Amino acid sequence: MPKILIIEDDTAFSQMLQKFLAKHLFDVTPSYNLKEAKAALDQDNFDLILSDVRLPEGDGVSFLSEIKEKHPQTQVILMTHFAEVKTAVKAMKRGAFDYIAKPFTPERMLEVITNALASDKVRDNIPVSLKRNNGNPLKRDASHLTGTSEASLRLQQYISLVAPTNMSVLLIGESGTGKEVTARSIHKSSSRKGNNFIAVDCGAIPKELTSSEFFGHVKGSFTGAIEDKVGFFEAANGGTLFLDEIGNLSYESQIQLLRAIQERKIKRVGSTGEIDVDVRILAATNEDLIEAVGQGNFREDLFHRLNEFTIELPSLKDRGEDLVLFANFFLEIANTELGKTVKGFSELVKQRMLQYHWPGNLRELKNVVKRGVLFTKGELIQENALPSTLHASNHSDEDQEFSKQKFEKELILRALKQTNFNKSEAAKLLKMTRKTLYNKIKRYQLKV
Ligand SMILES: Nc1ncnc2c1ncn2[C@@H]1O[C@H](COP(=O)(O)OP(=O)(O)OP(=O)(O)O)[C@@H](O)[C@H]1O
Repeated sequence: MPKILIIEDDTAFSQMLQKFLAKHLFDVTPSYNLKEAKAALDQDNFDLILSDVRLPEGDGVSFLSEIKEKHPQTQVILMTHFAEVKTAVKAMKRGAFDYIAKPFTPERMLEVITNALASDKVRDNIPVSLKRNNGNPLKRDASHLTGTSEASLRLQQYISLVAPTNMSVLLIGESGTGKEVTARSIHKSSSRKGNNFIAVDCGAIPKELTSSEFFGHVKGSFTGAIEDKVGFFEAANGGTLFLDEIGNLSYESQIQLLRAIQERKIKRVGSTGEIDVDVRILAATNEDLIEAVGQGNFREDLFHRLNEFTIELPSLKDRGEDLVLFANFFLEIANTELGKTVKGFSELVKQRMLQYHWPGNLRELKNVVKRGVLFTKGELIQENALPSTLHASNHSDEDQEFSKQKFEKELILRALKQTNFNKSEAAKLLKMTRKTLYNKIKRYQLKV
């Protein structure tokens, strides 16, 4: 059982993490400050440390160098807040494996942890084809499987239909259904395939940096602009710009984006020169943008610009027989990445997988299979390598719903506290519309 040390001063959040990780077969030790963390590290060897960036007596980034020096084998993942992504990137340069921005979903957390735990096993087993990505197979483009269910065939039909055109496409679907993979597939089947595909997580760009990130800047145009910078539009020139979580763009950023798309020209921040850009826009969302338009949070004109064609991604439970296909596909990927030769799944595991409702869709399946491979010594993945959420005794939807709700409730409370109970800001942080947030506050009977 991999050992994880949590360093998090927020007791409620830490407890929630502990429970969640224990359910997913990790041996978890909590610590609530640096002193406790150091004591735990002196006593035990950990495979992974999950640390908050901001701690009362110092920051996780400085502590990181100390950890890495004494325990080079231990992987470190930093938990940051929305606005601290830059700090986290710095931390990665100092040896952190990855960072995860709060609020995060349980699935995202598992993905990052599984990748981190797998990474040292990966290092010696990198296939030559992946070496061009600085030897980091985890950052390679996901390979694509089509599936044979009716829903998958329809999806493929839409992709083939729209790919050769220049139309903007809005990809709508639950988290983990494959929106980004679909966007890449559209790009690869278009005449733009020889040029860049630039993927942007609109939720991760601080509001004040949006212009510079999208349009670039010239040296000296603002504090921090120490050299000329190419923005996403220029980088994607001739190719495709994929805007993920589009609903998270601020209203001002939406105006700037619309202007650039309509005029096909941009200006770098601090420059007066216009630059022509030829970019195809693909956008993705897992929220109801029409509702956001209705509430005045998303511009209608931009919505229509982005939505020249809509593709709705099916959730995994609607892809029927594809589940087995995808599971075998992910098994092969995991075997290659981890240098293992697991042959398949036990009958019981197959049954469990078919019964489960997969709220995290393909991402969750991929995680479960990869973790299964990681934990398996024999030929077949057995039930004890599955997270407890898939076990028979945990199978009632009520149970699932309950833990999901608890997690969500906690995330909402944190976001509200973080934004001083400003519901619009909290909704943005949570990547949901204000109305959805209000409904959830009511449903969970939160006193705010
Ligand atoms: N058709 C596919 N073939 C193989 N792997 C896939 C396919 N679709 C999705 N995946 C895998 O599932 C995971 C989730 O896919 P992706 O990131 O595209 O989903 P998403 O809908 O964009 O998620 P989010 O809404 O959370 O951003 C990825 O690891 C991806 O590699």
